[in-house]
Amino acid sequence: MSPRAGTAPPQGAPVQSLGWRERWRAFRNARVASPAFQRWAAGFPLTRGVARRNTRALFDLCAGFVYSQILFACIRLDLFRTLQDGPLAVEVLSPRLRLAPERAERLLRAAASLGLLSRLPDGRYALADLGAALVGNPSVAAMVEHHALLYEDLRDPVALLRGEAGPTRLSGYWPYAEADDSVALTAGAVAGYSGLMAASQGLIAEDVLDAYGFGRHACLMDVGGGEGAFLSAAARRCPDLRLMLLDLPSVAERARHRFAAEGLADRIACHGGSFLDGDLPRGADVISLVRIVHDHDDGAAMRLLRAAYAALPPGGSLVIAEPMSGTPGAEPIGDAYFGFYLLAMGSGRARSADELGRMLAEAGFTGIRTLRTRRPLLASAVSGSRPPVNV
Ligand SMILES: CC(C)=CCC/C(C)=C/CC/C(C)=C/C=C/C(C)=C/C=C/C=C(C)/C=C/C=C(C)/C=C/C=C(C)/C=C/CC(C)(C)O
Ligand SMILES: C[S@@+](CC[C@H](N)C(=O)[O-])C[C@H]1O[C@@H](n2cnc3c(N)ncnc32)[C@H](O)[C@@H]1O
Repeated sequence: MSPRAGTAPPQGAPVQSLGWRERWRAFRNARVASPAFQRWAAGFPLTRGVARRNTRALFDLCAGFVYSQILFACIRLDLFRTLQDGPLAVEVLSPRLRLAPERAERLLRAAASLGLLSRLPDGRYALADLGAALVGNPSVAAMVEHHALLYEDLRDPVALLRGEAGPTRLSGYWPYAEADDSVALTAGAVAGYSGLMAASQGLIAEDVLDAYGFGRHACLMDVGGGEGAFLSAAARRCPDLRLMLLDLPSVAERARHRFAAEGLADRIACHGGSFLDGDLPRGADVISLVRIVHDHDDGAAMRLLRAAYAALPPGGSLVIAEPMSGTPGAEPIGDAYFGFYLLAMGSGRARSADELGRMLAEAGFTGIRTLRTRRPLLASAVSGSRPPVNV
């Protein structure tokens, strides 16, 4: 058998001496890779805990898709709302789910094992914490449903990584990611993603408003503001703040309808256009970019940050809020989930707070700060300011 690539230096290459850390890592990995060591460690009292946790962690990685599809089935069958009013027995649930009793029980047991439901001592099923949280966040259910597209795109992740997968389902769902002329996108082309974004703002808008005191400013412009869910929340929170929104024309039109329905039409100016073509509208002393920068590759992202800088008056501020790479305790959300989500979408990448800070500095911003958000795994935030003229 030929040696695996990377296990030995190529012939003729200088042999570098390894530091003690590398030697320890090589020794440790060789032990962990050995089935005999694995069996021993699973039985020895001092290593048993780590061995079991690792086995479970690896199994969970193998089974992630199965768990996701069980959640998907629960949502498709409206199981969580069915249990909202109290526990039910399999015999009651089975006809409501239109599943044979044995199949209903199989799903219910699976959902209970995943912490979505609890099986009560009398055999009935009730919502557990995770199922109850889903009832309160219907936009998460919508996210789970739209993952069907993502999973199709991830069918061959290596082809996706190599750029050999062809057009993806997600690039159709987010047509601005690869469109030659995103300004021309029709109402039909933006309706799906725009509705999903508006619904899921409920998960982050209040956290972003808690993280940064927008009330100290005179006018906020939400760039890429979608159909206005973030600005509606800002309007409620800061009654004296003037508000502006910029998004693609057919999305800005949806925002106009929303603001009219909420009685906010006089308070919020909606602009239809592209933030990647030319100047941004003037007049705001704070600009927000909520779930925007990560959609774009580095060149476009820098153009946007420079345009925001130019649109602000001296002393004005910019706030970026989005899920970020390397968020402590949520590393797989930025680097695995959004890393591959954006790959399938066709543009952008998750960046760390430090990297966004460096980009802000390159665009001219100063006083760059990472803001503390309540649930950084859903959105972290970074701010910076255009320096006052006389500094
Ligand atoms: C009551 C007593 C006495 C004790 C209870 C004990 C206790 C404290 C329990 C805690 C209960 C609790 C409050 C739970 C709360 C749970 C919550 C709020 C869960 C929220 C979960 C949110 C999830 C799973 C969000 C998922 C979001 C997703 C998948 C977002 C995807 C976003 C995408 C695809 C965005 C795309 C935009 C683009 C294209 C990248 O720009
Ligand atoms: C991921 S969504 C975020 C929407 C909103 N900020 C939120 O968090 O719910 C990205 C938004 O940027 C808008 N967008 C994309 N490219 C744009 C461009 N070139 N000019 C203006 N808006 C654009 C999209 O229409 C969409 O509303």
